Amino acid sequence: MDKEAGKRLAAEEAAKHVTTDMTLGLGTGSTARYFVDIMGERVKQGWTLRGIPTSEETRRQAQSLGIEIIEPDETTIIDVAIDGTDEADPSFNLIKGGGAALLREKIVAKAARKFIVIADKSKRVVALGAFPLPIEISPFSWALTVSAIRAALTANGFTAPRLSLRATDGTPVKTDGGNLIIDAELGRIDAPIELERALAAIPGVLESGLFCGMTDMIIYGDTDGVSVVKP
Ligand SMILES: O=C[C@H](O)[C@H](O)[C@H](O)COP(=O)(O)O
Repeated sequence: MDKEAGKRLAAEEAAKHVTTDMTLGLGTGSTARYFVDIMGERVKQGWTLRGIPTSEETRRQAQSLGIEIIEPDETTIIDVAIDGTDEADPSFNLIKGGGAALLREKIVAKAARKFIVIADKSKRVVALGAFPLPIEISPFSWALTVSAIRAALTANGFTAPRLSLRATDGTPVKTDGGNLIIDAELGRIDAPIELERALAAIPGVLESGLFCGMTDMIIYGDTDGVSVVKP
């Protein structure tokens, strides 16, 4: 399977859900990038589109394409948010955050009227967890938060979970919001909803990469076309 072709086709299909004058949640990552490119083409054709980017990388891309970037206020309606994923299970639960943008992505996806996920077919899994679960935490006394995460994981049935602070060349990765990412190697996650809730209850955890019960549609792209699935 040509993954890039799958991503592009999924992005093209998602673009059919956008009309001029919409406010969009713009996701992050290599799949969302194709979608933002298409939105840039629409703007060139004369459409008005407002975007709320979920990362500085997406902000730069959208701005360079002439998409208007807005800072939402309490009355802002996000018509649709479009984003990629690292894994998606048959119940439409996701693992996101491979690109460290999960907190902003979750804020935008949750606020949007519609959340459309775009992915190449390799992201479709029987159960979540082969992809290490990213957890965004505050840098303040972060080891205490890691200890609490370990305890919560053990209480949720994960024996000896491997947790690592995401780093590049020995330097901890900082998210756009200045936070840290813990990657949790858990293996199969049988109860993602309960796990998302347990992690969210820990002081110091800003969000986990589990996106449960939020997805309105997943568009999977493959070399020869797309399949659209809805809960
Ligand atoms: O933090 C990053 C995001 O959650 C991405 O949407 C996710 O990692 C998928 O990225 P890609 O489309 O590059 O596989």
